[in-house]
Amino acid sequence: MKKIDVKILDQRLGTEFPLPSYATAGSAGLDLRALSDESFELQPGETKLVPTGLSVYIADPNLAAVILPRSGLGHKNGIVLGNLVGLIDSDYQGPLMVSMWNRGNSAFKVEVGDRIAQLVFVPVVQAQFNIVNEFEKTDRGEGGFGHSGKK
Ligand SMILES: O=c1ccn([C@H]2C[C@H](O)[C@@H](COP(=O)(O)OP(=O)(O)OP(=O)(O)O)O2)c(=O)[nH]1
Ligand SMILES: [Mg+2]
Repeated sequence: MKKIDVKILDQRLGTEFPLPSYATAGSAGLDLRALSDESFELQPGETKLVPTGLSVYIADPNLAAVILPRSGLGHKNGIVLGNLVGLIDSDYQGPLMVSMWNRGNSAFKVEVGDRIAQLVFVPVVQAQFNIVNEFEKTDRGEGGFGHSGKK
């Protein structure tokens, strides 16, 4: 497993609430908790930036992390992310924040320490543009956006 430097910014993390960890051997995501000062209610349509109580410094430019919704919250409660997906750059050292969005029709209560989203580390390839006039031909060519139909 890759070692990533983490700063604990809220002392309730690691004491009152466990640090993010993989729930099972095959888990891809680490659940992030709401380390807000107090519990709150997210009204339908509302977004709120919620601290997770930690910062990570990925350091390796060939890695990044993404913050994704938890499927249960997203599907059952309409609780997803205001930015749809959060992207954490390898050189970011600030507090890890979750933009919570209630896209549902009812208010949603968040208690301090609740697991609100998940963090997934992903490999990254940084590309350098090579300017050309013509691409090498492919079967698809410029076809896209459903041009091959449904069936
Ligand atoms: O859900 C998120 C998304 C981003 N970030 C942090 C880490 C990321 O590296 C930084 C910048 O994110 P991004 O580049 O997506 O936002 P931006 O609007 O382009 O801001 P900037 O001008 O700071 O790059 O904000 C979070 O803490 N949570
Ligand atoms: Mg940016």
